[in-house]
Formats: sequence, structure tokens, C-alpha cells
Amino acid sequence: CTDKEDPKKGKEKRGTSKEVCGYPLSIFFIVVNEFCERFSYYGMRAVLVLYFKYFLRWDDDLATSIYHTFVALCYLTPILGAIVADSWLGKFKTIIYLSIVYAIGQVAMAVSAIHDITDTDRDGTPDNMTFHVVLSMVGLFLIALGTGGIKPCVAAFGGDQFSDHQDRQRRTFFSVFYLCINGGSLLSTIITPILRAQDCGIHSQQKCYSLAFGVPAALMLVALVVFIVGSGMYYKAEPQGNIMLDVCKCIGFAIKNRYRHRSNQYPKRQHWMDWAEEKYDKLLIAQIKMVLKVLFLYIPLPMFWTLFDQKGSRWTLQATTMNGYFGSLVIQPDQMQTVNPILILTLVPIMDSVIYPLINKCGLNFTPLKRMTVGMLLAAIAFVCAALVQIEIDKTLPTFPSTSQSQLKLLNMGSETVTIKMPGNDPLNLTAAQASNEYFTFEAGQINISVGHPEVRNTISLAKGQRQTLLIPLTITDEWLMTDDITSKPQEGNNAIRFVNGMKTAVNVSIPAANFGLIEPFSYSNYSLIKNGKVTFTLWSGSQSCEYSTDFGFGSSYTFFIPSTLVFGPNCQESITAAEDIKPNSVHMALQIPQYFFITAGEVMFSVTGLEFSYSQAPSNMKAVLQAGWLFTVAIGNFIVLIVAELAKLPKQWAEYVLFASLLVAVCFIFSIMAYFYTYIDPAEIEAQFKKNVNEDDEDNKHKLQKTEVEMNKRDSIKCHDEDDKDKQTKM
Ligand SMILES: C[C@H](N)C(=O)N1CCC[C@H]1C(=O)O
Repeated sequence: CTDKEDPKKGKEKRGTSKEVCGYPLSIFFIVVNEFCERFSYYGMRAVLVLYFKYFLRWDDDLATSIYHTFVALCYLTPILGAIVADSWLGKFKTIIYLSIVYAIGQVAMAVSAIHDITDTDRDGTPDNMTFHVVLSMVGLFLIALGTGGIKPCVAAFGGDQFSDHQDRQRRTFFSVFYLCINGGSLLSTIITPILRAQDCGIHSQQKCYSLAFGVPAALMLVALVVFIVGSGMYYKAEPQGNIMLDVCKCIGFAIKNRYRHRSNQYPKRQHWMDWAEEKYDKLLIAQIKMVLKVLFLYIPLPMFWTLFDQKGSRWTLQATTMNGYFGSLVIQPDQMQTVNPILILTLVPIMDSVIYPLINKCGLNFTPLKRMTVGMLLAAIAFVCAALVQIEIDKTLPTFPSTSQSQLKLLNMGSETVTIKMPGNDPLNLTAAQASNEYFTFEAGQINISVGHPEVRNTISLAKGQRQTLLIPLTITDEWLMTDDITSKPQEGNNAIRFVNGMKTAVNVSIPAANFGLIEPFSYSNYSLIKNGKVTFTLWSGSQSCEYSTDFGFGSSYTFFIPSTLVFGPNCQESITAAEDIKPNSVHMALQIPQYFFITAGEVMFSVTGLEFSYSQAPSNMKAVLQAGWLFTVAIGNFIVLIVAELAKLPKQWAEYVLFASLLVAVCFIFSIMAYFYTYIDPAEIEAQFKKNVNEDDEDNKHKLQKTEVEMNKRDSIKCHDEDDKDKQTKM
């Protein structure tokens, strides 16, 4: 608990809070509040898209657009919260009122997800979807207003609890604050998907979205209660009138005045804001200059968030093409995102207690803006890593036919070996129930194929840009069948599975999660998407059944063949053959860890530092406003992701990663130049100086006034001597 204080700074204590190891006790309530609030926010967000898709039954596009619009809104509303806090209610009251709005929003979401409310026919699906849609949209709007509104206030309110001499403690506070954000985010993104997966309901059991939204709602109420409990200990800075209106008016006046005096005959002023001096207080002008300087510096920052936010989109998609088996543990593609908060929880303490002190010991002045620059570079490195991983993945992806080509696979449904001759290829021998290992590529059109001995010839038409399988029947003179095969990796790491029935009777194939339906003799089923892991298929023919089990990885496609020789019994493990149409993902998800490491190390240097920088460089009456400015860069970053996802359609994903890395390096270069010219200030000191000057001016003015009065009186008295006595008495 040792504390090296700046002897130049005042040591007056803020608020009535006790101190523990030099930290005001009040910040304990603030960090717990932040933990619960972030749990509530990230927990709800984790299941939101699934709620749109499976509960409200929206399509993927609508679900994704509304999701991103909501996230962007959550980082736009901080401006509103900051204006209300700094100009009107103060941070404390703003946090209380908006937390209530936030909790109401979360409760509305939880209620909107109770299907029983409108499920009058009790079939498990809501009958009045409009009710659920309207209630959830109102809920989301209130949440965006609440979470965004309080976010800049809570951070700035936490900063306010420290006295001017507690710079070091305040820096540590912002690190702990960031730890709480990520602790809440980590726990909730693990817990709420588990809650969602439970079945619940009064009349019928459905996936429990109401519980997945209900727990975040409860956590928001806890956040509110914890914050209120600390109420007596906080230092509550009073709002100083409608500061934002004054700021706007002052800037407007400066611009107008500058324009009016644009001719060369008027002497130039140091700063364009100095043109407001005729009408506005020098202190206000100085404060606006401080804010504008920082906001100008923020211009390049959204690019960092543009890269950062692709963790949830591009990187998760990349994970779907990778192998998630970590020994006996299976990691789903979207679970890889939890690596970010886990790394935050480890990296923040390491940076604060080892890396930064070590850099200091080396005599390097690692200023906040230098840290942020390095943070941006680390994010760029993360994207280079992502590109390298993508190149590895691309090497393992199957080569699908171009638009002018066709690919053909062959499956021998017979019980004897056949020889197949195709143009441009060596004769191919396929034993009973065997499929060719690979697809043969042809220029699309018609090809002649001959099978067996004596040869049976057939001309088959190949579909352009397609993969097909030729099913060679048991009796090769019978009609040949062509199937349409999938031409892309199955989505979200699923496996695309189908069955070909070579028996003379129909077969029904099912697993608990899917039913392939009744497959007619010498026919095939549609594809079903199956998750990774061990799967046991049950095959039925009439009253006879048997079981077939196999293990699936991620992103494969198989055609299982039921041969005519199959004997139904306890299991048919040996009889069924599997043709691997698309290999399972082989590049391991662990290869994503370096990119997660670099982006998170970048985030710690960039975001934790930026949060503290925004507080320390803001004038006292605009702390929340600058926090909102900081969060606004996150919103813009999210918008850029949306735009770039639509516009930048590079043919190769790795090239897009390199493009983003290069853009960030370019932006980082511009930022470092801007940062070079930035001079750090101590707003409290500047403000104190101004107030002192004003007081001195006032004193001066008072002295001058008194002097003038005395002189005037003297003059008057001289005059009065010359005038009549009556007059002289009145003036004195
Ligand atoms: C979860 C992230 N690591 C994170 O902490 N954040 C992302 C945007 C800003 C910040 C947050 O406040 O949630």
C-alpha cells in the first residue's frame, strides 16, 4: 500500500469514503456495479442472435442487421448519458435513473421470451408474434439507452472518487475497472448460453430464452442495489449548468466572430477558439480547447475497433473451418471468443505489475499515447497472424469446381468389383459398396462412361459448377442415378450427412437430432447437418432395426451407403460404408490463440490506457462527455465493420485480413504523428490557474476600483472645496 504522491498536488480527500490502502472504499461499489452491469449486457448479447433466429423466427440477414444496429446504438447513447450527467442531473443521479431504465429493458426482454404468454393453442410456439417482437424491441431500446447512458458516467464517476494527488491509484482503478468488465463478460458468455439450452415452459417445454434474459435482468437489479448501497460514501461532483449548450454556443460564436473578422486588417489570434473571448469566459474557452484537442486525437481510433470487433464475426467464421478438439474437450467456434476476456484477466495484472514497471526501469517514458500506438500495432500483428492461419486453412480446403467445370464421384452399389472408364482418366476399379476416393474434374458437358465387363456404356450430362455422384446400380444395365452433392463447406462447423440405400426395401434412418426420412430402394436421402462428436444412427426396415455409430469432427461431408447385403441385427457397424466427400477441418483452433493474444494485448494497451487518458485529459465539467467521445469511437468502429463487410469483397479472406492490418498500420502512423504534437495537460491545474487569475483579476479590479474611487473622491473633494458645503457632505 505504499504511495508515492506528487508533492505539488493538493491532498484534500474527496467524499466521505474511508480509504483502504490509499484507495477510497467507495470505488468498491463502483467496480462491483460495473461487473454486474457488464454481466447483464454481455450475457444478454450472447444469446440475442439466437433469440431472433429461433424464437422470433427471423432470417439470418435480419437477425444480424438488428443485432449490429443494437450494438452500435449501445455505443452511441453514451453521448446522451454524458450530456445529461455533466449538464443536468450529475453522474450519480444519471446512473441511478438510467439503471432503472436499463433494468426495465432487461425485464421486458425476459418477458418477451416467455412463449406461454401468447401460446393459446399450447403447441410450443407463440401465437401472437407481434407482441413478442414489439416487447423485445422496446426492451432492446431501453437497454441501449441504459447501458450506453450509464457507461461514460460510471467510468468518470469512478475517476472522480480520487483526489488530484492519487494519479497512480486512479490508473490502477481503471485497470481493475477493465478487469471487472471482462470478468462479467467472461462469466455471462459462458453461463447464459447454458441457461438458453435448458427447456422450460408452463404448457410446453421450449428452449429457455426467458431464463437466459432473466438472469442478466436480475444482475442489473443487483448492480443498481450495490450502487445505491455505496451512496453515502461517494464524492458527487455537482453538474455545472447546461455545459453542453454553453460549449455549443461558445464554439458557434467563435466561428461566427472569426468569420466576421476574416480580413487581414485584424490581428491573428493564437487559436480559433480565442475569437470567443469577446463574449465568453476564458476558463470555458480553455476547457473547450482541452476537449477539442483530445477529440481531434480520437479521429483515427475507430480503426482499432474495426479490427477488434471482427473477433465476433470474421474470426468466428474462421474458427468454423477449424478443428476444435482439445483432447477430450470440444470447443465450439463461437466459444473461441471467450479467449479474449480470459486473456484480459491475465494480461492486465501482468502489464500493470511487470511490463510497465520494467519499461519504466529501463528509463523509457512509455506515455499513454505511446501505449495506445503500440496497442494499435499489436492489433495489426493479430490480423497478420489471422491471415497466416487463413492461408493454412485454405491449403486444406477442397477444390470445388469453377463455374465452367463439373466434378464427379462414383459409388459402386453392387456386390462385385467393377471397372470404370472415363475420358482422360485411367480405368478405375471399385470393389463392392466402394466409392472413389476423390472427385474427378471435367469441363462441363456430356461425357461417355463405360462400366463393367462386358462394358455397359452411358452418356451422362454433367451440371456446370456442381459436384455430383454417379450411383452405379447393383445390375449395371439398370438406370444410373446422379446425385447433387454440396459445393461448399457446411456452415458453423457442422457435418453434412446423407444416406444412399442400396437395398431392395425402403429404410428409415434417424438420430435423436435429425430424421433422414424413409429412403426408397436404390435411392438417397437429403443432407442433414449434424454437430461434431459421436453419433449413433438407427436404421429401420419394417420392424427390423440396427445401429451404426461413428465420430464426426468439424465441417465434413459424408455419404453413407447401405448395401444390399446388409443384415439387420443388433448392429450393422461392419456393413455400412462411408464415403468422405469433404474432409473434416484439420487446422487446429489452437492456431487462433496467437491472434487472440495479440489483439488482447493490443486492447489492454489501447483501451485501458484510452479510458484513463480520456478521464485525465478532460476538464472537470466534461469528464463524462470525453468518456462518451471515447465510446463513440467504438460505435464508429462497429459501423465501419458493417460497411466494409458489404463493400470489401476480396476473393481471398487472407487478403482481406492483410488489407485491414495495413489500414491499421497506416492509421497508426497518422496517430503517432498527431500524438507527437500533443502536450499532456493537467486540467485541474489549468482550471485552478484560471480561477486564481480571475480572483486576482477580481482583486486587481477591486483595488483599481477602490483606487479610482479614492482618486475620484479626492478630485471631488478638491472640487468640493471650491463648491458649497452642502454638496461636499453628500459626496463623502
Ligand atoms: C469485452 C472487451 N474485452 C471489452 O472490454 N470491451 C469491448 C468494448 C469496450 C470494452 C467494454 O467496455 O465492454
